[in-house]
Parts: sequence; C-alpha cells; structure tokens
Amino acid sequence: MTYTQSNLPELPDFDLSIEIKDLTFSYPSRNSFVTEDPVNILDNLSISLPRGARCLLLGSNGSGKSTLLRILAGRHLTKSDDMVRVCNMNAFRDTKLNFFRAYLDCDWGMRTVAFAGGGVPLQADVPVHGMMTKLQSQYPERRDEIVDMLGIDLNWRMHELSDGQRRRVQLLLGLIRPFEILLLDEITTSLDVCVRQDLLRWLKKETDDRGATIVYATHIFDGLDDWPTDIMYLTDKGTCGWQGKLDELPYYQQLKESNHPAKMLAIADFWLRKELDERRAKRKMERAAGSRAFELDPTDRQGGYASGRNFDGKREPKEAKRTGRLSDIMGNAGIMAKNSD
Ligand SMILES: Nc1ncnc2c1ncn2[C@@H]1O[C@H](COP(=O)(O)OP(=O)(O)OP(=O)(O)O)[C@@H](O)[C@H]1O
Repeated sequence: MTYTQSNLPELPDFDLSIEIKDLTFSYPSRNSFVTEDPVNILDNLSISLPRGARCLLLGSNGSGKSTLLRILAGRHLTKSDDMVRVCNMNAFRDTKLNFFRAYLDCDWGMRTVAFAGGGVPLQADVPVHGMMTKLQSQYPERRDEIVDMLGIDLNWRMHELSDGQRRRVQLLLGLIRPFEILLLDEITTSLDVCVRQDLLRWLKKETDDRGATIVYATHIFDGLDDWPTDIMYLTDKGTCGWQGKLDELPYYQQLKESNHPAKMLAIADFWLRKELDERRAKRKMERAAGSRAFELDPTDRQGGYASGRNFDGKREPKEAKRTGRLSDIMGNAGIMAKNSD
C-alpha cells in the first residue's frame, strides 16, 4: 500500500511517548571475542517520557546516549522484545512508527569510500529541491517554513556545501514530515549561532503547538537553559542517573534562585565531574594495588618488543598470559600457544 498525507496509518492512543522497562543492551561485537563477559552499554534502564516533552539527554562520552537513541529509532534489536515502546508501539518491529518518528544524527550523507576512509561526505551533484521530492511536494507549506527558518537556498548543490549548510539540508529533509517524536543526536554542532537558536525556538513551538516529543542528546548547553521540560541523565555505567521534570530537580531550583547564568552547563558539569573523579580515584587505587595492566616490563619480553626471546617457559601458564595491548599478545603468539593450558 502506498501512503499519502491523507491516508497515513492510524496512531494508537498514548500518554507516554517513550516507555522503557528494564532494558539491558550490549553490542554483539563487544561480547565473548574481545572480552570474556558481555559489556553492558545500557544496564537495567527504565525510563518514561510524557507526550509533548522536550528532553535533554545528558551523559559522558561513551555513556550510551547514541545507543539509546538508535534503539528508540528502531536501529538496534533488543534481546527482550517489547521492552522499548515509542508512541505505544514496538520501537523495532512496528514499521508504521516510521511515519511518526524522525531520527537525525551526524552520520547523514557520510559514506565509507575505499582508499579515502570513513565519514566522507556524499559528493553527488544534486540540488536541494531535487532530493526527496515526493516528501517535499506532500508538505509544501511546512517545507517553505523550514527552508526559511534554516536559511536554505533550494538551488544549493550538495557537492558544493559547507558542513553547516549540509547539516541544514539534513534538518530540512528530516523535519518536513510532521513528527510525533523526534530523536536528535548532537546535530547542531556545525550550525552557526543564529540558525541554532532559530532551530531551538522552532522545535519548542513544535512541542507546544502540536504536542510532539523531542529527545536531544548534546554536550553543548549554550542557550538551552530554558529549553528543556525534562532531563535524562545516563551514567557511565549505562544506568539512569536521574530522569524527570527539570523543575523537580533540586539542584536546578538552587541554580534558578541564585540566578546562575548557565544552569544546564552547571548541572551537566556537576554530574559528569563526579563520575570523572570516581573513575580517576578507581584508576589510582588500581595502580597502587599493582595492576599488571599499568606496568608492562619490556625486559622480560612481556612488553612486546620481541616475540618472547627471554621467556623462560617455567612459569605457570596462567602467569604467562599477557595483559598488555593486542600487539603484545600477537607478538608473542607462538610462545603463548606453546605454554597455554
Ligand atoms: N557499533 C558498535 N559496536 C560496539 N560497540 C559500540 C558500537 N557503537 C558504540 N559502541 C560502544 O558503546 C559505548 C557507548 O557508545 P555511544 O556512542 O552510545 O556513547 P555516547 O554516550 O553517545 O558517547 P558520545 O557522547 O561520545 O557521543 C561506547 O563504549 C562505544 O565504544
């Protein structure tokens, strides 16, 4: 069946735009081969977000924000089915959700090109008005509104654009269809200040006027103090550090009372610095306890300078196991095989 604007699939009733129950997620490639135990990126995560919320997703590098957004966008299958629901539909299996869900990340228009590398911008000589033409013709007024808001020239040709202009085109194409839920993964990085502010204002209007829901993962908090209604904080262990209405966060109230000039930055700094200090203290303790990972000794050929020439072979096989980098392990592969249990 071909869907047009007038016969879009029906949206089920829902109060919660996002509902996640006890979600634990790990990447298959991070399991058994590289490490013995699966590395859980998200750990027992339960969160919910009401319809019409503007939610900032905070967390340190590698805490799993993009992973969570990709799961919500239906890009990753989770082990236990139906624990991730978006607009009361299964985030992975319900394909009609794609008519109501928009997901924008920094990978758009990037390709891996042999001999050139990954993340190479698409170099097609195509004008903006010639891209996704059906969608553009379905929502002409909305298209013109976004073109105006983002300062786009429809005659721009993709192979001639700067990073910021390319990002604007991505936003145009991603926002044309009126969404119920919008998932943004750090997409404002290359936008100039005016365009970024206009975009944030326009997104606020989308939630206020149409009741759409937005989740926005970012590390840039300029101009965001009065933007979110909700906050979601992912810890570096993949658990939920805090989630709820921004007004219910006691630290936010304190900052508001003291008229702090950068409240969101202060909140993020408070949470993430605590994690950073804990990680540093843990590393220090490990070093003090003499963890082998920090003290490879090149003289006994454990450091990978030669393939085990001074290896006496008398030590216990367990001791013979390498703890260094992959190159250390590979360099001594023969000796290891001989002495392995
Ligand atoms: N395709 C993948 N395969 C294996 N591991 C992955 C994959 N993608 C991400 N990871 C790992 O998952 C963890 C979380 O990554 P993710 O990109 O979700 O973090 P993030 O919070 O978005 O980080 P950042 O703030 O740096 O963008 C990281 O340790 C990363 O190495």
